[in-house]
Amino acid sequence: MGRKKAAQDEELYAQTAGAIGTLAIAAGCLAAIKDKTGLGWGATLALTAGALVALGYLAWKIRAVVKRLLAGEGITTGLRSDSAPAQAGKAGAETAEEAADDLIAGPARDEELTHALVASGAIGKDQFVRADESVVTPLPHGLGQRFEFKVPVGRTYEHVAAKAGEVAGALGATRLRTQVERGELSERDVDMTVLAQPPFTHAFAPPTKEMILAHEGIPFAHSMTGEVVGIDDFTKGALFVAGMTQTGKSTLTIALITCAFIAYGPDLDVYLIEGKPGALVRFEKLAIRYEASSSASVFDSMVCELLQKQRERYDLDNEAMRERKPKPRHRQILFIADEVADYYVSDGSAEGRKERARMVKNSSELVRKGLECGITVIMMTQRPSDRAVPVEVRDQFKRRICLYVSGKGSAEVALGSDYFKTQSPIHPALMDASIQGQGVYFNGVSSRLIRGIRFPDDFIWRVVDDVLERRGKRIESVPDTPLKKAINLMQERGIDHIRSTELGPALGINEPDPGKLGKKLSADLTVSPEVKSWGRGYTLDRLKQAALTDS
Ligand SMILES: Nc1ncnc2c1ncn2[C@@H]1O[C@H](COP(=O)(O)OP(=O)(O)OP(=O)(O)O)[C@@H](O)[C@H]1O
Repeated sequence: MGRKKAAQDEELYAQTAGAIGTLAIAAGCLAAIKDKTGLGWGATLALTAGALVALGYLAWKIRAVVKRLLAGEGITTGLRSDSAPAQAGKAGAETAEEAADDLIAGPARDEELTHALVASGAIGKDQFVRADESVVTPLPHGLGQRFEFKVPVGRTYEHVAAKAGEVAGALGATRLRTQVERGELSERDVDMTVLAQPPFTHAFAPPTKEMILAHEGIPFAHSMTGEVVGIDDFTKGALFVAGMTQTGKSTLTIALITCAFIAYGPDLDVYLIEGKPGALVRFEKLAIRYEASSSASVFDSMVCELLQKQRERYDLDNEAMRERKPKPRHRQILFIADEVADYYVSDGSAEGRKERARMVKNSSELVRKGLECGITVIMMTQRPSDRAVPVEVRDQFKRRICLYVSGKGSAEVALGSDYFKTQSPIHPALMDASIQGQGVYFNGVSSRLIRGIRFPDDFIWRVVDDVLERRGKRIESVPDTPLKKAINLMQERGIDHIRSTELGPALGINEPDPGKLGKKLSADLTVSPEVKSWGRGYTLDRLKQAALTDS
């Protein structure tokens, strides 16, 4: 307080001293003029005042002439005789005059955005958004507004994204209703969407087959403005889907598989595992392997089968490299495991812990390295707690989806421990739990709010039937190999499985030792046998899959 008073007193002294100084100079000037002109005090005062007014008028006149020249008035008034062009000339002169005013006063500001960005700290107090660099467009169906604008030099869209919550608040919206992205032209361009209502208040219609085929990636969700959102490329990242029970994990994953079959047709191989027959059973007929089991050993056997495939593909790639041939194209494989937490449970014994550690290592390797040779893993869990799914496995996922979870800890398990330090994070607990399928999609860099697509069952069945039919046609065109002969034989007999000891002789392998026969048969078919309740042998589905894989 004392310091403030002292500063005020000091300022008063300074101003008084300044005023006395100015008066002294003015008196000196007047005395000098009086001396030079030899006039009296009254006449000197009147002469000086008159001269100052004349100078002021001259300055104003020069400014007006400059403005007229900039407005092009001299040309329009001098040459136009008809009234309409003269009017147009006048209007033009006025707008140009405004422009000239702008040149003097600076460009107009977008007051609403400037206020929101300054208040939120996204731009500095002395900065502003230019009105001619901002466009506000209403979204269709009254969904809200889209703001496209440039932030001042020295700022980027990231400054706005980092303050998304504060900007939303300043605009009278919520963080959940606001999405900030980089605009197309430069880092200074911001593309911001602000919804009028909470997101996904109304359901969006699922995309048609044509829309899915036209999409650049593999769709699985809608954005908050109703656009289709997808994974751009399966080879770029495995996907981890977490959320509490009944939040929509399976619905979203089914949408992804459906769209993947639409995009890849018969060229997609899926391996599916879920605790009990549930959502994934819809694709059992299309799957190379479908398991309804919560047993860790079944999960492990699938992981090992895929690791084996991964090694084979690596060998093929290396061989091609050695022979200076292009890298072979591998069929895309999707491995989807529901409620993976069940498969990492250990009984606590030394043996159990060792077994779990082996599985963690194997599955982490599959998630990490599979991508390079066309194997993409999708894991789902309804238990996003630190211990349920091992962190070594979780850390391998670049893409994550978190549906509704109630706490920050669960969100960090689902989206990564550094998620809340990323640019513009969205807290999944803020989502409306009653809107199922709603989630945060984090691609490793930025997050966006999405809602999984829910396809009607008849649409999914049509996709499944279409792929089955196309596969059938593909198998018909397969060359006459032992594999094709085995398929034909089973189809002619109307059977869906056959024991090795029966199939071998039917294909001309006359070997009395069952072990040797089995080996020769599997080498000829290029498929290993399965052990089922009816014995050791082959199912028709497995052989058909193998024929497709080879084709
Ligand atoms: N996008 C959506 N639109 C409308 N309803 C949805 C959506 N997603 C999910 N649902 C509905 O929510 C319910 C739960 O969905 P789903 O079975 O996919 O959840 P989940 O998380 O897999 O459940 P759980 O963990 O118990 O297996 C279902 O009735 C489903 O139809």
